[in-house]
Amino acid sequence: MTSMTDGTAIREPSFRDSVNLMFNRAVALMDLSPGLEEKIRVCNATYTVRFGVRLRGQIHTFTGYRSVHSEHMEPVKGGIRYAMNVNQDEVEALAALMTFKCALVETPFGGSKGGLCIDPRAWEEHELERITRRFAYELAKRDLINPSQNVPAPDMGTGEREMAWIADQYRRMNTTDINANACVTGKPLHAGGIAGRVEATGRGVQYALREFFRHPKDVAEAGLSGKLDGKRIIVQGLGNVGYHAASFLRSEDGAKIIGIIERDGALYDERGLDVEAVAAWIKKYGGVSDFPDATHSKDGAAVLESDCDILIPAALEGVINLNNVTRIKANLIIEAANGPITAGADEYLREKGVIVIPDMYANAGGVTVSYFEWVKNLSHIRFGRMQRRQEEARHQLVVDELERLDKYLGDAWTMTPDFKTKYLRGADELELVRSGLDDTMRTAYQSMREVWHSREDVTDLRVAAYLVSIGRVAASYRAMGL
Ligand SMILES: NC(=O)c1ccc[n+]([C@@H]2O[C@H](COP(=O)([O-])OP(=O)(O)OC[C@H]3O[C@@H](n4cnc5c(N)ncnc54)[C@H](O)[C@@H]3O)[C@@H](O)[C@H]2O)c1
Repeated sequence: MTSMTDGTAIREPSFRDSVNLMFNRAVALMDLSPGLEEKIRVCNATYTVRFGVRLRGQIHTFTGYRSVHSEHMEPVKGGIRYAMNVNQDEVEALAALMTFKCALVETPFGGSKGGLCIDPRAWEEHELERITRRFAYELAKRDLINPSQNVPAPDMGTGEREMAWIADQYRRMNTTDINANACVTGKPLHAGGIAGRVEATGRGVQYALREFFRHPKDVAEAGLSGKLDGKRIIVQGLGNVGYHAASFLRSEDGAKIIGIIERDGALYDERGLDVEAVAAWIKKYGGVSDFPDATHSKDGAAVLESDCDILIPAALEGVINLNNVTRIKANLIIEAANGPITAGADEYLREKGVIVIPDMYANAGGVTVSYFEWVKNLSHIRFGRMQRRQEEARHQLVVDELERLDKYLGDAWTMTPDFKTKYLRGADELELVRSGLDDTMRTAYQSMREVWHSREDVTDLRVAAYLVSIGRVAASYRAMGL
């Protein structure tokens, strides 16, 4: 590892190369043929599009990408990111991570990712709609948006609103496609979405941490003990993923969010920050500056390096790198963002004994619930409707029995209306989504953990995650025949 002696930043491999280095570390422990190894490593295709939109009296040209990493399963799946620094290397790295993420949580998709070089905050809503529709048109006419080929979702800088525009654009271009709604996930509930998708990635981060803390041996490896209750957490990025993770961990697990890092600086309070109040402040004023009741620091980096039990980077890639990794104090890092730790920094942390819960697992809640949404759209039936009917029938039998018992016991026991309602309720969509997500996060952790603890040559969860997912992708290719 190079050291920084003259104050200049250490140059590191690109995001794509960093993902490749992590991939290489795993395949070195596998018995894959060199040809298959290369097939799984490379990105199948990346489409670059430049399109013009007349806005504010002149034509503006935008550059966008859609990368398809692996089509061992179709459709391929992955978000669309809106940010100024989107580039081919980044979308290819993110598409590769999607391949391995989908394999790890067993959603039947290949990996893809897209991005548009744009600062979404620089445009009005109606302008963003025109830009998004044009981008969607460019991708859809090449089947890079298509329910059976390529299904995007939200990522940094995009959300439900953009997904609704994309779905509508696709529908207009494919008026006879009865499955058109399944061309994109992360749509609003009233435009073909599914309950629980908005918060799914943050919810998945919470479920991942809960599962980690169910294993005292793993918790001890991170130099911690006990449960999530009272753990001191620092979060970088209070956007979709960071906000929901922080909010749930604080309100449902009793964790203390002692630091929040945003674009314009950071907030710190050992007593724990009110996440909802901070989020409301950011919405109103566009940043964390001047938030009352907390120490404000202009230097977000200093808070990232502060002492805490759990660090949750939930913003950008490469934020923990060779320039700052020696100062990172957290013993447990959960990668809510994609690629927040560079390959070099990862090596340093591993040697130091820091436990990293890797991105491909930690933020897989989004794609898991996207899968439920896609299935819901294709089945054309509200998720949970059939199950609810069955549940209701089953519960009705119980209630009938209880009513008989009620009559038999007379004054000795009376069934309250509340009790009866509870039994009759059955499961609704949100409950099904949550339990499906929880089950997925638990199962995927078990599969990584088993590899981590059972093989001498596997020293960390990241390599374990890669071993599980590459093994599954390889099995698909072998079964399919190349
Ligand atoms: N949205 C999803 O469902 C989803 C799913 C899987 C992975 N991810 C990953 O999670 C990460 C965040 O995505 P998101 O959807 O929450 O994006 P988002 O745009 O909703 O939020 C990103 C947040 O990070 C903040 N931010 C930007 N630059 C920053 C900086 N330099 N320092 C501190 N904060 C900064 C932004 O102000 C914003 O609050 C990305 O890596 C993304 O790929 C998102």
